[in-house]
Amino acid sequence: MKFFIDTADLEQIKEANDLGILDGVTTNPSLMAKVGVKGHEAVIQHYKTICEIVDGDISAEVVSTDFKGIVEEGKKLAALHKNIVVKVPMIKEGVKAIKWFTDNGIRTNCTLVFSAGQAILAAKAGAAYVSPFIGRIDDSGWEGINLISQIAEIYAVQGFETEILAASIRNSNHIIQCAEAGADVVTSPLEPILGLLKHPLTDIGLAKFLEDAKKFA
Ligand SMILES: O=P(O)(O)OC[C@H]1O[C@](O)(CO)[C@@H](O)[C@@H]1O
Repeated sequence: MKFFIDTADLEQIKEANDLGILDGVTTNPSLMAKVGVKGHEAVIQHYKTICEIVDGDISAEVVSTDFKGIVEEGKKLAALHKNIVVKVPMIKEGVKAIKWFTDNGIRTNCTLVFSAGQAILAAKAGAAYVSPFIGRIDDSGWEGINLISQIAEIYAVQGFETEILAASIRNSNHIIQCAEAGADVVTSPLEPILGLLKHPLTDIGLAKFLEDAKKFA
């Protein structure tokens, strides 16, 4: 399973990258706004900076909602760097645009996916990644992880090559559940990734080993 970090915060991106386990980055307009990136030029520059930090797929989201606008915007984003994956919303115009990008050699990440039917359409259009939002499904009172399992089963049965990019991760357990359920990629904020490191018995065990090591130092 690949690990992407889900943030536009450059310090957090560097910290995750330094761990040596990072395969890519996802952002969205909300995450850009959160770190104070404002205006088209600043957003473009931010994507370029992220591409310089991480050698992996970087999702860059379009904000147009009509076919022509999505294609024009996506072409410009894809031209920024070979690792840019154009992130397109799961709407009718988005599906048409994903097919156009597929036919023209531009990789896409179909975002805002909340059902198996949407995931089938994204795969049919040739998306490189599909992004089911498991945390937001949990927030609405359903089990988000079940969607990952369902999509994984459908893609395996049908032989779809689209990678399942589990998004909207809220905690470390989500990451473990995604791995079990067959997600190809998990995109997570830094904290749940670092949370995977932690276990009280590791801390207790290390303290004891270090204490005993002093006896023969
Ligand atoms: O529900 P949240 O935490 O806002 O997450 C939304 C998700 O949407 C995405 O844009 C999908 O890639 C991610 O950046 C994020 O994981």
